Amino acid sequence: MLLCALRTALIQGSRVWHPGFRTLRAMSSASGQLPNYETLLVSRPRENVLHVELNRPNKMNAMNQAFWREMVECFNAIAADTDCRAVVVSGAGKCFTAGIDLMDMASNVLQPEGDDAARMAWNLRRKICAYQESFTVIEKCPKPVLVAVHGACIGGGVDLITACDIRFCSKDAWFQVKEVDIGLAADVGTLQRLPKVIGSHSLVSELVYTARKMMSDEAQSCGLVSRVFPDKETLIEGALDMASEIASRSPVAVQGTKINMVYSRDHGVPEGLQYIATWNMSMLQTTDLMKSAQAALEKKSPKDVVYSKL
Ligand SMILES: CCC/C=C/C=C/C(=O)SCCNC(=O)CCNC(=O)[C@H](O)C(C)(C)COP(=O)(O)OP(=O)(O)OC[C@H]1O[C@@H](n2cnc3c(N)ncnc32)[C@H](O)[C@@H]1OP(=O)(O)O
Repeated sequence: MLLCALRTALIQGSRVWHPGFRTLRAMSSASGQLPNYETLLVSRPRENVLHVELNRPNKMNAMNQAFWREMVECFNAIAADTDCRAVVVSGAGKCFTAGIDLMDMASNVLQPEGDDAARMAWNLRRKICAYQESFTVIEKCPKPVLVAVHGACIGGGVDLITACDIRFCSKDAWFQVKEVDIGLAADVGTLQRLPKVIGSHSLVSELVYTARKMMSDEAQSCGLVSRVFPDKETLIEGALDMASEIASRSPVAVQGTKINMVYSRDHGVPEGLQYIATWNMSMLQTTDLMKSAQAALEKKSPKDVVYSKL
């Protein structure tokens, strides 16, 4: 009975299947000009998927001033790019990243400007907050971000990956919260996000107080990564496949899911439920819902549905 009513409603609502949607899809697959960066290489390897490579391979993708700035520019642009529905981040060359550029740090963070201690502290605080934004921007971006780690992922690298939604790695990957070894308390996300990612305060404490390396098998068993691939090539393919899967779903559903997942991680269950109720009082009115439900009734894959840009 209910199924019949739903079917009738869907047939009545079938005007949402306007042939114009085909045209929209053709427009959305026409990839526009991608921005050029000094430290990041952005490409569009699949429909609605962007690939962002950390691109200082000769310096082990160490994070210099340009990198910190460009991450914000890049992910703000991705957030606004209606042709992008999922993102893969990886590192060019031998490893994912060696973390903060130590040369750069010496000439920047370690030399705060200001006429006295208060002013120097104030300026340093502003700088640290700016560094934090370079990874928080990943979390603020409503498109799911997958990160594919090979080789070393050190210091700032762990801050970066914990701001991503899905983490894969290759067998040769290793992770190191190296900050204590260079005399600082990690301050751009690891201490806040890693405990929520792996859920064990004890294990996080081990890693952050001793800076010991965690290899890929342990990273998988503790939940830091959800898949391990034999090598970099299969890793990138696997990450792009997953990104394509995500990109084929309703962007209203996917982006709303990310925003609510991030909100609920940082709030209690009652607040999370209130938030999604308020969110969906608008978003349930999307035509994507009718289209997807109709496809499900007709036993079609969501991949057969054409969704408007978002
Ligand atoms: C407010 C601040 C917020 C952020 C805080 C972040 C903190 C951190 O990230 S702490 C972690 C800092 N990183 C390190 O301590 C790692 C240092 N690097 C290494 O241990 C090794 O380079 C590595 C294991 C990654 C690779 O070793 P490998 O033998 O394969 O290569 P290398 O010959 O050592 O390096 C090749 C060239 O890359 C340069 N390089 C490597 N890491 C860094 C770095 N972190 N900063 C600057 N440059 C780096 C290295 O000097 C070599 O350059 P060149 O001599 O010109 O060939």
